[in-house]
Amino acid sequence: MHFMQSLQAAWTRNNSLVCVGLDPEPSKFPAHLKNHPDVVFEFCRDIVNATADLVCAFKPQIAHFAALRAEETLERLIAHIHAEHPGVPVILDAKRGDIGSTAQHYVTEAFDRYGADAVTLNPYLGRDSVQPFLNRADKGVILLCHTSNPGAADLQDLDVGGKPLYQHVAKIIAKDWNTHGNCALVTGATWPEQLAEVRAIVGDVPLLVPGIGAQGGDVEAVVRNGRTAAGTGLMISSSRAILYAGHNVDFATAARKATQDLRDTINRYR
Ligand SMILES: O=c1ccn([C@@H]2O[C@H](COP(=O)(O)O)[C@@H](O)[C@H]2O)c(=O)[nH]1
Repeated sequence: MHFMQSLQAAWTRNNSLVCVGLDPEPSKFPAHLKNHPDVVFEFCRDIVNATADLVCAFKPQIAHFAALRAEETLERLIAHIHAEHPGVPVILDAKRGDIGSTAQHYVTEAFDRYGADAVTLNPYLGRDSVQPFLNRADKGVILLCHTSNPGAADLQDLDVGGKPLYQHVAKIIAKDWNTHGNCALVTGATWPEQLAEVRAIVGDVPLLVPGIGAQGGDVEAVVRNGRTAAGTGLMISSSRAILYAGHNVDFATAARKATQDLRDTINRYR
């Protein structure tokens, strides 16, 4: 199914705008798992199984797997999500961006090797670097617009002809690059005013919003500033606050409760 259709269906089916980020950090795993040979898979699988009916998407961050030499684990994890929780889209958070000939290999990596439904990209190299991804009309192309980190302002807020750069990025992507309707934007929860400005520019284009939970973004401000008229349009992502909500054998139950609490808080403001 097309990424945008899967996302719409998951928003409705699970009544949820929550995206659970899968950022494994073995030093934070519960003690009883530590000597298991397939610990990264087991930990992420249990989180996925405990939360799949509460989310609109999962977002594995590729560096967390690559740093552990666990790319094959990431392949199996995404295959597991598709097999056991069909219809829940998987966003590969890879923030790729390169000249077109290399970008084509990143397309193959994200969609054919890993089987992701969408991928995050850096738009800084321009349209030709993104075109190979845009051509896969069934896949989501999620471009950095205004990121959640403090240094986002260094370049993304620079004045370009009377408007900050991120507003140009939002407009160009929504109006010019989104010919197949498969684009979305990353806008950090830690910048709620900018989130409202991006929403005003892009209409109903979906926004991936990291930065709540461990980074301290305000859920109410995110929902009020970022939702569409239909009360959707957001993938509000949380990783550490969900993955490491519990520290014992009941870590998956604790993750489920943290996800449910986040979903309920979000839904109060939709
Ligand atoms: O602007 C951005 C873009 C991506 N991220 C990623 O999201 C998660 C956030 O993790 P938390 O534990 O919920 O803080 C992480 O994978 C980042 O690489 C982001 O934070 N901000």
